[in-house]
Amino acid sequence: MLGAREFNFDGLVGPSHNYAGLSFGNVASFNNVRSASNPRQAALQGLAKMRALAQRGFAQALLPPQARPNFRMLRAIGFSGTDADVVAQAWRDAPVILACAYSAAPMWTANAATVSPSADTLDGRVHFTSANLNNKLHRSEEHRQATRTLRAIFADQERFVVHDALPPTPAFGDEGAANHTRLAREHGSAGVEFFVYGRVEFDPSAPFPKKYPARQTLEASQAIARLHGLNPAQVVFAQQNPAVIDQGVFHNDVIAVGNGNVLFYHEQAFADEQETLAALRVAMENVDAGLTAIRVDSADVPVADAVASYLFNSQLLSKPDGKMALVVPHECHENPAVARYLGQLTASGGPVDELVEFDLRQSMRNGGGPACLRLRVVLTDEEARAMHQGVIMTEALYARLVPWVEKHYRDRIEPKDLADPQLAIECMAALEDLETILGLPGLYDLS
Ligand SMILES: N=C(N)NCCC[C@H](NC(=O)CCC(=O)O)C(=O)O
Repeated sequence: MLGAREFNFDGLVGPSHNYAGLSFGNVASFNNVRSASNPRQAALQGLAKMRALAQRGFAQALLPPQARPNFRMLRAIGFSGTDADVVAQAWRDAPVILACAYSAAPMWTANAATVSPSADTLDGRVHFTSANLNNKLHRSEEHRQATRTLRAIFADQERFVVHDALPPTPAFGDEGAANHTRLAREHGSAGVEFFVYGRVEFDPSAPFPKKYPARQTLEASQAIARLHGLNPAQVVFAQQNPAVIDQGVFHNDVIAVGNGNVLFYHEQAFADEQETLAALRVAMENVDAGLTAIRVDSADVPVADAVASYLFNSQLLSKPDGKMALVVPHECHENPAVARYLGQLTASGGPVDELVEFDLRQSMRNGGGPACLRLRVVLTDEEARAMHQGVIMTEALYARLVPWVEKHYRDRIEPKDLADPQLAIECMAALEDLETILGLPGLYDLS
């Protein structure tokens, strides 16, 4: 398995990107409710990040947006007639549900699926499980298209398996890779899969947050480890600290990130820090690796600053020289405590020696930082050749996607614009063109 690389599949922001305040527990989404969005800028910001990382030699690909509005859902709850009728009725009777149907949340592909590389799985295939995202209405149907998309890209069943989402019930609340970290000596060697959950459905004595929902359950994480055929000696389950969920840490990737043998985390991330680290160290020994833990103290970066800046929603990327770059949003630079901390981190002589900063403000205002925007897929060279090549970020693809965005995307969406039947037509037209650009005819079920 040597020669494996980590591909980051970023979500291409869809043409209906808007701020509807749909994610209770996600502070940014709530704070920006009903403000005007700029879908064109959002998509271009995302593309600029993908391009810059591809130019640096990192393996970069994309996952396409989903069809919006979700007419299937709107019709399933009783809106009927032509598409324009459906939009008009929904706008009149249930504008929040119309906003759910229009959500561009699939851009946060960290929530698309959980992925286990072939080095970790019993059958030697790369396993994906689409996340059911059943905690939020606007995300609860994403798994249908996510499964379809992943099966189109990873179609070779000898090498890949894409599992359906877990049963969509609270016991199996699953948010995908946002609560899953893989630690390993190097990408290609056997690794430890680290699942962080927010609550336990069937243990009333387990702690849980009081104010905001815990989206990921232990039962869901265990189901995925089973489905993927992971070796129990290489799996760690740990509970997220419920107190930080109540401070806006709605996924573990808002308070911790791992790569290679490094875990970069806030001291308040886990319900039991020492037990979690001890379990990780034992599991890492089972794959002949040692854990390097970089702990950020509350005295240096309070949880509120971590949430506001998205310090931990960064991408930790391995460079050819063995060091790591931390890909952070612009907000980290603007937060004095975080900026000071990052200066120390990169000067410390530790594994992280470089910061790469991006302006992702459009996504950030909905609670999505660099790490939310990407799904990590470790692939051997052979597996990389076997996947669909049209989604790999190249200069040529970038050069086709920028004019595509400029042609199809609005530069402003306010809440009232969701009532405009023309917006639905524009979204469809964009996706039809995208199928061609990506070489994925039939990607969408537009019937
Ligand atoms: N941390 C990770 N991996 N992902 C971030 C997801 C942000 C997303 N925001 C939203 O869905 C806001 C949509 C709105 O309010 O319009 C969410 O809360 O699920």
